[in-house]
Amino acid sequence: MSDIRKGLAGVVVDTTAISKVVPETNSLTYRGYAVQELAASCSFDEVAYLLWYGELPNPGQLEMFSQRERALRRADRSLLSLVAKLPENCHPMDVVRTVISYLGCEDPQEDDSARKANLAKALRMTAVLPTVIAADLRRRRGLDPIAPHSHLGFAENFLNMCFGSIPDARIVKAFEVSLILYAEHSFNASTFAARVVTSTQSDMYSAVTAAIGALKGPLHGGANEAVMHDMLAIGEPADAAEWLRRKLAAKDKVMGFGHRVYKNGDSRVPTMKAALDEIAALTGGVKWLAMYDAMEKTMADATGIKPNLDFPTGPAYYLMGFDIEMFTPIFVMSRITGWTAHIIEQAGSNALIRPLSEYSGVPQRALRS
Ligand SMILES: CC(=O)SCCNC(=O)CCNC(=O)[C@H](O)C(C)(C)COP(=O)(O)OP(=O)(O)OC[C@H]1O[C@@H](n2cnc3c(N)ncnc32)[C@H](O)[C@@H]1OP(=O)(O)O
Ligand SMILES: O=C([O-])CC(=O)C(=O)O
Repeated sequence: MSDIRKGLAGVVVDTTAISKVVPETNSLTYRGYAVQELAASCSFDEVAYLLWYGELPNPGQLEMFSQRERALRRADRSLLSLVAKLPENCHPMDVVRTVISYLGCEDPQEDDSARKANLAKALRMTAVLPTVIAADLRRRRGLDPIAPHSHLGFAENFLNMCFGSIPDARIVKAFEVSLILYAEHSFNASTFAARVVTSTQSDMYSAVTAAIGALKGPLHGGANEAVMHDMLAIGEPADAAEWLRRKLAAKDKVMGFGHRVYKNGDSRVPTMKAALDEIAALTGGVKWLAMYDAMEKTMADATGIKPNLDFPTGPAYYLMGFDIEMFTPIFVMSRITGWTAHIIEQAGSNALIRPLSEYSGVPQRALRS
C-alpha cells in the first residue's frame, strides 16, 4: 500500500513566489507583504499589480495600470446580450464561468501563453468581470445594467454598477478590504485546478473556467453564501447555539468554519471581522454581529474549530445589500488576480501535473474463458 494522502492533505506539490501561508504564526503574505498591511494601506489595483508583477507599483506605474484597467471595464453588446440570454434561475457562478469561456472564444490570442499575452488577458478579465457580475445582479432584479465609470476606483465603480449609487466611503473601504483578503491564498483547490489545466499547456481562459468551477463548491468559495443561508435559517442569535448543536450531532459540516491549512484560526478573519463591524454599525446590522458571536462561541466550545474568511464576508455582503447568490461571484472578481498570477507562474516553470493512483477495483480478469 503506498502512502496515500487523501485530498493531497499535507503534500507540498511545487514552489510558489506569490504568497505564503504560515498557520503556526497565523501569517499570510502576498509577495512578502503582510496581507493585513496591504488591506490597511493599498487599493485593490495595487494588490493586483503586486500579485502579477511581484512588486508594488510606484505612483507612475499605478497611474498607468489603473488607466489601462479602467479602459477595459466596458462589456460590449455581445457580452451583455450573452448574459441576458442565460437562464435567470442558473446560479450567477454559472454565468461567470460561461462569460470567461466566451471571452476565450472572442480572443484571437487565446492560445498565446507567453507572459506578456497572459498579463494582458488577466487585466482584461479582471477589468470586465465586475461589469458582468453587476449586470447579472441587476437583470435578476429586473433592472437595466449601469455602464462602468472610468473616474471611479475599482470597488466604487462595482458598487455603483450594482446599486446605482456609491455607498459611504467607510463601506467602500470595508468592501475593498474583503477583495484584498480574498485575492490570493497559495495552492487552494481553485488555484490548484487552474494550475493543473495550465500544466497541460492549455490557455488562461480554460484554466480560469476550471478554477471558477472549483470555487463554486460549498467546501471552498461557496461557503460564503451557505453561511448567510444558515444565519437566516437560524433567525435569531438566541437560537444559534441549539441550531449548531443539532448540526454537530448530525455530523454535518458548519459552513464558514474550519480550514485545511489553518487549524488555529484563519489569518484573514480579524481584519475582515473589523470590516464587518464597520459595515454592521453603518447599516444597522448589529443582530448579525450577535449571530456571529453566538455561532463562533458555540463552535469554539463544542469543537474548538474557528471561523474562516467566508464567515465574516457572508453577513458583510448581505448587509451591503447583495443578493446571497452574488457572494461567490464577488470572490471570483477578486481571486481572479491570484489565479492568473499562478497561471503565469505555472506556465513559466511548467511540469505536467499528473499524480498516481492506487488501483482498488477487481483484479485483472479474462474477457472470455
Ligand atoms: C475561502 C475558503 O475556501 S475557506 C473554506 C470554506 N469552507 C467551509 O467553510 C466549509 C466548512 N468547512 C469544512 O468543510 C472543512 O473545515 C474544510 C473542507 C474547509 C477543511 O477540511 P479538512 O482539512 O479536510 O478537515 P476535515 O474535513 O478532515 O475535518 C477534520 C475534523 O474537523 C471536523 N470539521 C472540520 N470542519 C468542520 C466544520 N466546518 N463543521 C463541523 N466539523 C468540522 C471534521 O468533521 C473532522 O472531524 P472528525 O475528525 O471527527 O471526522
Ligand atoms: O486555502 C484554502 O484552502 C481555502 C482558502 O482559504 C482560500 O482559497 O482563500
